[in-house]
Amino acid sequence: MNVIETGIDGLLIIIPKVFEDSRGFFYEKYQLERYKDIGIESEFVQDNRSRSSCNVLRGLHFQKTKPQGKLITVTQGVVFDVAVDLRVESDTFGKHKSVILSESNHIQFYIPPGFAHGFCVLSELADFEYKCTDYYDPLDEGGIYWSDPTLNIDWPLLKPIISDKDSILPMFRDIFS
Ligand SMILES: Cc1cn([C@H]2C[C@H](O)[C@@H](COP(=O)(O)OP(=O)(O)O[C@H]3O[C@@H](C)C(=O)[C@@H](O)[C@H]3O)O2)c(=O)[nH]c1=O
Repeated sequence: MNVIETGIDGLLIIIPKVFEDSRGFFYEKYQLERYKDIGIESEFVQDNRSRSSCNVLRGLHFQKTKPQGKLITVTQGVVFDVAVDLRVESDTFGKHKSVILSESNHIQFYIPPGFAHGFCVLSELADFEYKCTDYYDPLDEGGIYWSDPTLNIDWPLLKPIISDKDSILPMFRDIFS
């Protein structure tokens, strides 16, 4: 397993050790001790899976008082995944990091609690799986509009398919001013 630091404290790109043979491949998607060793110490309490079609964009989402850390794996398709640092005391507050996650690169993204998160789908469809360090609470949901220019995210698409909920999210400065 290789771990790439992102320049944002705690935000990690993880490349699992993949064993390939004539049958296909195998890798450990999560292993408590090994992931603890790289700094992912929180307990995961919820596992989610979503499927999205090409051009779908979900995000940018966070929970206001019960922030969720997320360990993300894409098991089908290709996505452009983004995390925005919302930790006000952080040197990288407001900064983001993006990564391509796909069924063939097997890359995982660990987003610690305190980030907004979103992704868009670059393949015909994508299966998106993530472990969370806190429970989903619909009353605690927050979000930022995906193309907020303040964030300067270089999304690889112009007209994504988004939910009604995501289409009316506020701008970063409306939340943090
Ligand atoms: C996220 C979530 C949704 N739901 C329900 C609520 C709703 O009826 C339906 C779809 O919810 P959403 O539209 O919020 O799903 P989605 O847009 O996929 O939300 C997710 O987006 C990505 C970017 C994240 O980072 C996640 O934390 C989460 O916010 O599923 C749950 O029951 N549990 C959950 O944990």
